Amino acid sequence: PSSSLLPVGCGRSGELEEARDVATPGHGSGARGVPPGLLEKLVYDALVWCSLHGLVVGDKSVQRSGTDPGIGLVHAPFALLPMPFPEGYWRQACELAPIFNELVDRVSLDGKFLQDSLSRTKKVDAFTGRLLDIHSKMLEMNKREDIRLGLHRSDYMLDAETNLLFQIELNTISSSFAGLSCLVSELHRNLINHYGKDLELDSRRVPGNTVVSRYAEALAKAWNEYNNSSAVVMLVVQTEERNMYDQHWLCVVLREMHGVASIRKSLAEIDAEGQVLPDGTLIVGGQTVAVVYFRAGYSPNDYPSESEWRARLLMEQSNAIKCPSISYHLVGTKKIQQELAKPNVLERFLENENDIAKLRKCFAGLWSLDNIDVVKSAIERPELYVLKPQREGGGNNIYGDRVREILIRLQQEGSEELATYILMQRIFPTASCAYLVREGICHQDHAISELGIYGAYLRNKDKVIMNDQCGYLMRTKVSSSNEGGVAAGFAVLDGIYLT
Ligand SMILES: N[C@H](CCC(=O)N[C@@H](CS)C(=O)NCCC(=O)O)C(=O)O
Ligand SMILES: [Mg+2]
Repeated sequence: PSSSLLPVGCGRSGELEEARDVATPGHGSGARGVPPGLLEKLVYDALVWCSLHGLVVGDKSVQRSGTDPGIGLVHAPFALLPMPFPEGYWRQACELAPIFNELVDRVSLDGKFLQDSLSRTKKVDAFTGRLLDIHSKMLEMNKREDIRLGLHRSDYMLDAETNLLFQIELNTISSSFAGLSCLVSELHRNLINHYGKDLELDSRRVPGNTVVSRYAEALAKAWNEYNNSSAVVMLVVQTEERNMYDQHWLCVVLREMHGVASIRKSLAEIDAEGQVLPDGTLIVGGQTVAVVYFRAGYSPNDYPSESEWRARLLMEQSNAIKCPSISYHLVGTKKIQQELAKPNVLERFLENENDIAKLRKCFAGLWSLDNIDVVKSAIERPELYVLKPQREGGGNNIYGDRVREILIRLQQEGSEELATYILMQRIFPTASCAYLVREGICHQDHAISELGIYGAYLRNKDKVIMNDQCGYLMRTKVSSSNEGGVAAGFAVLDGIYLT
């Protein structure tokens, strides 16, 4: 049998049919087929563990849970046991992180490539157009970002048909869950330490997850390069943020381990309280800002008025270290992902043939809608494609028949709107049985997973201070659901069990 788990007979969510023990390699009794008596104990202990260790989010049914800490906490949605994942692919994904980090930095320096690649999108996608306007202003000002900090997460799926690992996307802004993902790995190790014998699991197969401390280290090192001991790290946050504890974990580690203070401001507050001094220093609410760390600003919803755009421009014009800079932000768009997948494009940015080959190996099919053959094929077989607008934050991608409808409409209209989308080959990972725990209830489901590998890159002029793989995020969702996304409410936080 393949190293991935043989799916145990899974009841529909909410039903806990008598689980049959299925012996599988590396998993003894088949961790996914947990005997009911044991299951209740695992779920109970896991829920207690979450509550005691801050694996929590704001409860959307409690009004103040997104603004006032300590109010309306509920455990983050999680998978009860870690998803089996073949070690070879794990290593491959980890190896790619520093190469993608370097690629982002190189592409970010090619202002013409960014403007040209996104020029047609600009005409029909106002949000991307506003980002490009800010980028243009920086080019006109000949603005240089000597110190550059990238906190990225590259997301992958393991395609069952080809047994290849494919990149789904590269996030260069607001890569969430550095805090909570570490806690999920600890939860799984804790459960397996206590129940591993019954489950026939070995907690040493759960890789350590260090991303929260590595990300805090990267922020602290960037703060250090700015070299002003009274300056702070400023998080740009949404006014309502139910994922605030994931952010607070980072800030607490930053303060406790590195003695660096942080403040939280919305874009509107930065517009009201911010100014840039003649020497480029960014002052917000009387505080000098060394590093701007965006946990908002990636979606049109974050810019309800001109005030928020003024704030974005103000920060970009300053000498604060932006994470991400407007250039890094644009490199992470899906349109750029598609352009980089074209033949001979990577060679413009990287020299090492082996690195280029490693990147290409994980590129799924990516096309612009100019490619009429692919559009035709997507109209015939929409289930094999995903139609993606230039949007971040989850819940924006288009699947199935809607792909066909939109492509036919756009073709008939022959509108420029074609340029707001890219088409991507849809990846089908193997479904396996998982126990998904949401709001205290455990559901046994067929589920598929998406592996995110975090990367941190810090550079000051030609000195690369950090370029590492920092840890991982596993997100698992019921295989029937198209969209992923934990914040968007489809996926749960999971971990990995190396097989
Ligand atoms: N509320 C904001 C959420 C920020 C956000 O949506 N980030 C995107 C990349 S842009 C992301 O990482 N999505 C994967 C996590 C998921 O599945 O929800 C925050 O936490 O700061
Ligand atoms: Mg994303």
